[in-house]
Amino acid sequence: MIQRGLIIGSEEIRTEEVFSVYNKFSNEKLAQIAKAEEKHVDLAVQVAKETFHHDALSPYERYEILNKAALLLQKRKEEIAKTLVAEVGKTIKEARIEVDRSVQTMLLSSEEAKRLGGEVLPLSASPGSENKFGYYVRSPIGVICAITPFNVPLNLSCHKIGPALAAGNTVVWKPASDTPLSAYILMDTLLEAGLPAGYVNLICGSGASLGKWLLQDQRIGKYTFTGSSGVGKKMKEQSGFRSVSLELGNNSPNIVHHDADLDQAAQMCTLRGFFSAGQACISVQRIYVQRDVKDKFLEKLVEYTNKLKLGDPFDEETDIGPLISVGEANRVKEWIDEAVGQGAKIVVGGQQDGAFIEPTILENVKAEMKVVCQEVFGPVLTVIPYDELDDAIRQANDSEYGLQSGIFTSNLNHAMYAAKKLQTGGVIINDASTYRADLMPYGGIKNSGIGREGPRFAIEQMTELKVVVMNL
Ligand SMILES: NC(=O)C1=CN([C@@H]2O[C@H](COP(=O)(O)OP(=O)(O)OC[C@H]3O[C@@H](n4cnc5c(N)ncnc54)[C@H](O)[C@@H]3O)[C@@H](O)[C@H]2O)C=CC1
Ligand SMILES: O=C(O)[C@H](O)CS(=O)(=O)O
Repeated sequence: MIQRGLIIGSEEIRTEEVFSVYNKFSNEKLAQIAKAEEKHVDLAVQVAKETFHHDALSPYERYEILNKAALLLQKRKEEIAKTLVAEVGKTIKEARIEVDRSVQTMLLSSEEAKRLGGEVLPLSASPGSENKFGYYVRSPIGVICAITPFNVPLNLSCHKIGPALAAGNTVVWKPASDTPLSAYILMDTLLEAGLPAGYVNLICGSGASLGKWLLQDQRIGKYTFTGSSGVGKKMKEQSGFRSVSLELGNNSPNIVHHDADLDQAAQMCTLRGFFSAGQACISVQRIYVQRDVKDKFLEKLVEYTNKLKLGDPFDEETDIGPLISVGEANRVKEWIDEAVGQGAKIVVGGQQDGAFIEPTILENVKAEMKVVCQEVFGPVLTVIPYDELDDAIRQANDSEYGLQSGIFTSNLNHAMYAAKKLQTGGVIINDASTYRADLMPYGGIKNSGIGREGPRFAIEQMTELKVVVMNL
């Protein structure tokens, strides 16, 4: 069984208290991980701060390390994918995709390390500044605290650690307690790629306790977080003047207009809606379909859904694995039952078996049902008819969230109209809201968060602009 300590500076520190990590399908115990106390948080921040002040790595060295780390991840793809299957419960097919995407995220970050530039400012064009010459550069912030979630634990961590290092920062990192093994993989990979000790410090343990100590620590210059809106809100409130990037929840709307390729729309909504058993913040959740084509679309949606196979996530044939815990599956099942109690109809699915929830399609839903207005984070699609496009857009926007949305239509004017009117950080046309390429700016408005990820955009938020003015 794996036993790991906290990685602070060059030490792997064992602690008295540990916590266990389980295989999410078989419940077999996989690992025992050291649980950080307040003194460890203090030490991790101290080491990160001291390492930052040494300022040892040049941009090219940062590029080399991140590039090498990407290649090492690629080389170990299968082994890493198996760890993701075990600790998250995602299927082996999904896990391989996550490793491929992590490689891309690290490569993109490495490239950005070479592009950290600035701009000459045309100061002489300002009256009274004829003798001035100026420019700005981007400087690292210092110590960045990364707090990462369980659902895409490797790639979403790469999206924080990669840009933070590329920009010249140091990091204190707290991964989700359900899935720390992929964090150790990334940590070991970075060290093997030549990252000197102290640049990334990995501390594990309870989110609430570590979160409290990390937020109190004024030596931390920035927080970058992916997770629930509740925790994100706390971080925003407690970080004061320090910067936060928050990638939070969503209840992604997708519009299927009458002129769409219905087969493509149904296939994409099924594939992307049930990917990772719906545990993605851009997972398809609300499908607004024009009334004239609702029955035909629903028929196709059911047809694709019925082809999905639930089961052992290690099995190459499996499409849907368990949720992260039985507790989460209980919650999703309660939400389904509550909706049914309030008049919703189960078109397909709806049953629970331990941590598994059948891929579920609901209709006759109402805007105030949890399965519509909150983030399900499970394999549940709701299908809602509409008459006019404006009405679909109004309902799509009627949400506290605003991360990504999708629209299926063959009419360019409809597509562009929706792209303008949908209140989300990203609008995906003729694919589902769940589409994400790791290089694009990714993030939400409203309660879906603050800031954008995608290495180029994350780096903008992990650096400060410094203006230099010369009086000539
Ligand atoms: N946007 C997304 O990708 C994600 C959304 N969620 C949403 O959140 C729900 C709950 O999932 P959880 O994993 O429990 O999310 P969470 O927000 O509790 O956990 C995310 C990370 O924050 C840490 N954390 C927990 N409490 C904290 C605190 N007080 N201060 C600082 N860090 C803290 C956790 O240990 C973990 O590393 C999901 O059902 C889903 O709706 C969860 C994970 C990812
Ligand atoms: O937060 C999430 O759930 C992810 O950003 C979705 S993705 O990046 O894995 O597509």
